[in-house]
Order: sequence, then C-alpha cells, then structure tokens
Amino acid sequence: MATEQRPEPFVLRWGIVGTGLIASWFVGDLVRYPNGEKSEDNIKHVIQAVASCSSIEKAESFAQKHLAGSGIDPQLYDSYDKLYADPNVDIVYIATPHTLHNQNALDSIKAGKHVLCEKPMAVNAKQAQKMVVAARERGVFLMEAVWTRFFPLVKEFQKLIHVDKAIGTPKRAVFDFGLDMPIDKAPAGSRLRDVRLGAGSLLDIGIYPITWAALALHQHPSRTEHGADEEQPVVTSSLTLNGGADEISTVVLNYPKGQAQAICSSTYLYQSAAEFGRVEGTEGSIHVSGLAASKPGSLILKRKGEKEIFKDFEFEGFGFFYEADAVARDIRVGRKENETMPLAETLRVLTLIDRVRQQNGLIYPQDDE
Ligand SMILES: NC(=O)C1=CN([C@@H]2O[C@H](COP(=O)(O)OP(=O)(O)OC[C@H]3O[C@@H](n4cnc5c(N)ncnc54)[C@H](OP(=O)(O)O)[C@@H]3O)[C@@H](O)[C@H]2O)C=CC1
Ligand SMILES: O=C1OC[C@@H](O)[C@H](O)[C@H]1O
Repeated sequence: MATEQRPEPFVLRWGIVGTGLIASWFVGDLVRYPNGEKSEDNIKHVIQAVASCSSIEKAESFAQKHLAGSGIDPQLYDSYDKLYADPNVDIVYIATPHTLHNQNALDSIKAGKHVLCEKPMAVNAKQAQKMVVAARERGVFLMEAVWTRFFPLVKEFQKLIHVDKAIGTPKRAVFDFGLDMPIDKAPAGSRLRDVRLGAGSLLDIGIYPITWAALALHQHPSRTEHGADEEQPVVTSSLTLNGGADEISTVVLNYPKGQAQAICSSTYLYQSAAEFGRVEGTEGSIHVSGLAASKPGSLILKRKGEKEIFKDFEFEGFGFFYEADAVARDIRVGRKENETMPLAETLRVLTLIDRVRQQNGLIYPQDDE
C-alpha cells in the first residue's frame, strides 16, 4: 500500500526587526503552529533571525522568552543592518516605533528583502509613497501589517454587507478603539508619549476604526475582480492633544456617493466597550465585539423583524498567522502586494490621516523631512 506523502511546505524565513511588544506577539503566533498546522496552504513560517538595535543581550532574551522550546533557534543580531544582510532572511518584519518604519523599510528593500511593516506604515503618506516606489523599483513585496483585515470574521463581515446585502444598503458606521493608557502615565521616551516616535492615539489605534469604516461602507471584499471603489470621503475631525500627541480623536467621514457616514473614534483615556462598533443599513445592522477593534471576536447580525444571529470567531493565539499566511501565499507566487491590504489602501488611509492631522495641528518632526 502506497503511503500518502504530504507535499513539501512553502517555507518563509522571517527576520524580526525590533524586540518589543508586537514582535513578541507576532513570533508567538508563528511558532504556535510551527509545522503549518493552522495553514490551509501548506505554509511553514520560520523565525530565521532576530535583531535588536539595543544589544545582543536584548535579542537573546527575546529569543529565550518567546522561542525557547519551539525548536526554532534564530540567528541573533545586535544591529538591524546585519539582519538585512543575512542571505537566509526572505522577509523582514518591522516591529519598531512608527517613525522608524520608513528607514527600516527602505534599508530592507535596498537589501532586496520583502517587507511586512507594522502599522502605520509611515507617519505620513509622503513617506509611505517613497516606500512603495522603492519596493516597486526593487521588485520586492511590501505590505502594511493591518492584521485585523485578515481575520475570518472580517471576511464574513464584508461578505454579509457587500455580497449577501444582509443589512441592505450600509448607511452609517460607528467604530471606537479606546485603551486605558493615558499619555501622562506612559514612561518618558516611550513611543506612546514621545512625538519623535509618532505618539498619539490616531496613528496608533485610530487607524482601526477608520479601517472598519472602509470595510463597512465602501470596500468590496474582492476588489480586483469587481473593481475597487476608491472614494475618498470628506473628512471632519477633532483631536485633543496632550504634550503634542493626541489623546482623543474623533473623525467623521462623509461618503457623498454612497450617502453614508462613519464616526471613528479613539482614545488613550478609557477602555472601549466590548461591542466596539456597528454598521447600520437600510435593512438591519451588524454589531462587532471583541478584545479591541484590532482583535474582533464575534458579530451579531440584526435584520429588521428577524431573530438576531450571533457568530463567534474566537481562536487560540492573537491571530497573526492569518496575516502571515496571506503574505506567504503572495510571496510563493511572486506577487508584490496583497489584495486584502493593497498599497493603494495604505496610501488612501494615510492621506486621510494627514488631513485629520492638518485640521488639528498634529505635527511630527518627520513631517518636514
Ligand atoms: N498590529 C498590532 O496589533 C500592533 C502593532 N503595533 C505596532 O508595532 C510597532 C511597535 O510597537 P510596540 O511593539 O508596542 O513597541 P515597543 O516599544 O514595545 O517596541 C518597539 C521596539 O523597537 C525597537 N526600537 C528601535 N529604535 C527604538 C527607539 N528609538 N525607541 C524605542 N524602541 C526602539 C526596540 O527594539 P530593539 O531595542 O530590540 O531594537 C523596541 O523594543 C508600532 O508601530 C505599533 O503601531 C504595536 C502593538 C500592536
Ligand atoms: O492593537 C493595538 O493595541 C495596542 C496598541 O498600542 C497597538 O499599537 C495597536 O495596534
């Protein structure tokens, strides 16, 4: 009797730049299923290298804490440049504060590496545009790591709205991301407080409600097949600044073509309710709950005159494997950008955020560069 052979997996070798909070969540998820158990597509992620710009000890301690026992033994570096030069690294995951993303990505691209860059891809659209041009010229993959877009719940959310038309025509979206971590309590020099590192709730967490508004009101799930509606909404906004960084943001988006509006808010002063957002349409509404707007866990579909439908999407881990698998699928076939998080969408959202910042005098030192 012939034994069934599992085909060789597609192996993607990651280089991790920065050893802070998000890097630990990301690698934790990737080593959770080291042999592609979670992957539908026979993909295997390997943490090939980890670099800390602080010290080799910091890289060692990161690997010890987050990779020990996983069977993965990454190459450790005390500089990002050494990691970019490592021929065994296929893709660089940039997990540094916002204002460093631009330089880290340009350096990675120059070294011929694919790049997955944490959100926001840059502090402004001008910087992001330079990154896009550099990646295209070098012929490497580039994506902003808006991981939320890759969750099965989000795919279902978009299908319900745009394919099934379950709530009729979507008219209004209200999404909030609040965290109880006031700027005054953040350590001096931390990325949450220091404007030189891009501090402020809008760039850090306000980006998610703006994402939800787009998903709800104007983005078809299979954009390239059906043609993207790139309508840039009219923006009205208000920011409350503390020490030059915004602690509260409210952004109202008006989509004249769709006769629809969104209210997107963020704050560092208060934890959002579990139900962090809803979209209302002519026939009903969809309510989304979870740990935060970045990590939704369940949704409720309420259709007028019908029983509510609750859908649970909980899973183990943070869920970064959905994003990582999507990136691997692209790289496996030579795609240079991702359909779910296209570069045009990164630029559109950052242009919108630039507008909000202009309206409210939120300036970062890097805006002059
Ligand atoms: N997708 C998501 O859900 C999340 C995304 N993020 C994004 O990830 C990025 C990093 O956030 P987070 O992990 O919370 O940040 P941390 O401050 O925890 O970590 C950032 C790391 O970047 C490196 N770094 C390089 N230069 C500096 C510098 N001048 N100051 C501080 N750190 C520096 C350090 O690593 P080393 O010294 O080892 O080089 C540091 O540990 C942000 O852009 C954020 O928006 C953050 C949290 C969640
Ligand atoms: O999901 C998140 O939660 C915590 C924030 O500081 C982070 O940047 C964001 O992406």
